[in-house]
Amino acid sequence: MTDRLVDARAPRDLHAFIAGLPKSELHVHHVGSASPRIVAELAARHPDSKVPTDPEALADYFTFTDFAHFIEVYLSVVDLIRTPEDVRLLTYEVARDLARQQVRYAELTITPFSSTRRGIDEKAFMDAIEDARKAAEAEFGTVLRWCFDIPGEAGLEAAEETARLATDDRVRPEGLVSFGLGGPEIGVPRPQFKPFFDRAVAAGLHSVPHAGETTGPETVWDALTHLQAERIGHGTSSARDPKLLTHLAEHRIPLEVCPTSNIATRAVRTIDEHPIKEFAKAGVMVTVNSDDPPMFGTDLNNEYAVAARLLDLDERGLADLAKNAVAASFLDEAGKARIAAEIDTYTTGWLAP
Ligand SMILES: O=C(O)c1cccc(C(=O)CC[C@H]2O[C@@H](n3cnc4c(=O)[nH]cnc43)[C@H](O)[C@@H]2O)c1
Ligand SMILES: [Zn+2]
Repeated sequence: MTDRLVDARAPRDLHAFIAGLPKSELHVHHVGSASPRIVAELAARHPDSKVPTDPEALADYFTFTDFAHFIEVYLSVVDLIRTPEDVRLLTYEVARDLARQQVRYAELTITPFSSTRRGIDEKAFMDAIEDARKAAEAEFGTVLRWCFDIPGEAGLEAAEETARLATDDRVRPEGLVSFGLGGPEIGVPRPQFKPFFDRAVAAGLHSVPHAGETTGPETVWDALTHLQAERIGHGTSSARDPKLLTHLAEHRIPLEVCPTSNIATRAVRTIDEHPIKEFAKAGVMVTVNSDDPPMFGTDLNNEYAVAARLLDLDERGLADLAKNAVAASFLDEAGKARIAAEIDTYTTGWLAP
């Protein structure tokens, strides 16, 4: 991880508390989680790639002029994933990085279309992520689940392929829990994806589209109205619509807030202008997430430190934030109760005299 966006302003004790706090990640992308170590290993396998491997050059490469530039760079890292063994390595190593931060549960957003269109066999792809998921749970104790997302800008062909891979019993992986929509929002209207979300929801998947990251609150309304959204990826622009905030609060629709990501892609100008406080004040259920951590020079611990400062949270407030993520997750009830109890035990122990 680079340190260019790291929030060092939380008190030292709070950083230590966050580091040990059992956490859950609800919004983190598979390829976007490739650390410099993983990128270097993949680039060594595929030396023709233009992605730099030296950490300093990589930090420069991961500095974005705008959201479109971010997607361009993101796709160059996607091009490093060429074989099922690359997929397995990436998934397993991402789980290792999550476990190091005491992440007990993560819903990893995967874009299978990007891999199948680049020639990776769909069955081998599913076997690779499932093999890594089982190994990660056994070896690191981190439970992984999948969200398959449509790369919206790639159009209806991508939507059809993603819906097929997510709903066909012969290929869909056991760990799949939800269906999403990512990529740029400008020029990619959400309602066109309704039939695909209808199919996914009918097949038992939860709906978690990105919305309101780079466009206005109308995109969030579209995600709720047309895509049956149960959580919103980002939802940043919701702050501009008081009726929408009331709706999100009343219907307990959580926002997957990713503060540092919004600064890195220039969706929000400065961290102090981030609307997370307005969400919390309006009673919206806030979860904090890292999105594409190495690309944005952050990790989940840092996002909790950022949230602690913006929301003025102490240890109990941070524990509540971690419990929000558990409650908003798609883990089974027994798993939720286990992590929530672990958060309570940890917090009580930390605060004991
Ligand atoms: O894979 C392709 O061939 C392809 C063709 C056209 C367009 C695309 C995409 O737009 C892929 C975008 C990809 O970006 C992922 N992502 C990661 N972080 C974010 C985020 O903060 N907001 C939105 N999308 C994000 C997402 O999972 C898409 O798969 C691909
Ligand atoms: Zn995202």
